[in-house]
Amino acid sequence: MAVYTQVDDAELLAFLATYDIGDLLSCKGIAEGVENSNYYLHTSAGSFILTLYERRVAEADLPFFLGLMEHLARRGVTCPLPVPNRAGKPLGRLAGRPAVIVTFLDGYSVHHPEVAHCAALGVALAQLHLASADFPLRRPNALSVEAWRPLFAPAAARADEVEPGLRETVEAELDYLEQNWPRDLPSGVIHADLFPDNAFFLGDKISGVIDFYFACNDAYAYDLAICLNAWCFDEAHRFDMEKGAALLSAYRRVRPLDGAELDAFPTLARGAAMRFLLTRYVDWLDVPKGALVRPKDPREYLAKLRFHQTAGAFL
Ligand SMILES: Nc1ncnc2c1ncn2[C@@H]1O[C@H](COP(=O)(O)OP(=O)(O)OP(=O)(O)O)[C@@H](O)[C@H]1O
Ligand SMILES: N[C@@H](CCO)C(=O)O
Repeated sequence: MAVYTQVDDAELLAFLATYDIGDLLSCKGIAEGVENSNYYLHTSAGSFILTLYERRVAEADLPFFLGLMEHLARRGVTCPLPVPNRAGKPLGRLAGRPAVIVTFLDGYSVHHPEVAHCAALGVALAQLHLASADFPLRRPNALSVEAWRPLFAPAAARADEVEPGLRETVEAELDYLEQNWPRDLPSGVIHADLFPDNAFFLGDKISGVIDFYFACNDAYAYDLAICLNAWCFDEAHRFDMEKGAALLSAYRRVRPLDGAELDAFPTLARGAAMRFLLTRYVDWLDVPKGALVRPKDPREYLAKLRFHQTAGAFL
């Protein structure tokens, strides 16, 4: 369960009194997610999500994230909308943390996506890229290739506790990625964390997308590579060609990929595997005391990285 910050009742009621969202009927910590503290709020006015932003979210980035959700919603992408408080501001403070209330989205996330889910995701991702093209704010990707070595270095000495040989694998791969990382690909605002738990479905159709707290400006094809890794491998971490083809062809029908994006894709897929391997690895070693969270296994992304190191071009 991702609840890092416990909120006491009196504080919560005082916070909610600054909003016009009815009377609180229940408040429950949410048993998913690893980044922020999330609570499900049921009030006399409906259902909402209360998020307290934790260690990876810089407060200065919140106008980008919240503005992006409003921008996408105006362009027909179903996503949570920040609820303004009585002073008209979406952002408040609770238990010492920046906090927002957002609208609740119907739908469910699929733990084991099928081919049809991957195809639906491809369409939704491409539509998200088109809808965000005229979003006026910018946020560089703080977790791109330049950030990976500094993230790994302080924790490198313990890598072999997780998997023998991990340190050498990561260091050699960082050498490769730093030398070969593609530049000047078509870019814009990307979601950057569109894993199956961040897409909601009703039937085979995507009913909404959540969790924009890694969104940033970067290559569109990198976002697609992140999704390929997150959606198109089986439980034994083997690539599923049919799911991969469904995701990529559905995406390309809405937003075609150019030659440079196709050439760069194998390297982007390696980088996308490295990014989640590293954040999972550092989180694995550093679970905050008292946090109710189940850290995600870095070895899953080591397996995906190894697949891409040997797979070469598969588009
Ligand atoms: N707007 C929403 N409507 C409905 N449920 C939501 C909404 N926002 C969050 N949730 C629920 O809360 C869970 C955690 O939310 P979220 O994914 O934003 O947390 P996180 O800690 O940032 O997670 P992640 O590990 O994916 O980064 C979701 O899996 C979902 O069940
Ligand atoms: N989606 C991420 C966690 C949230 O950043 C992962 O699975 O590692």
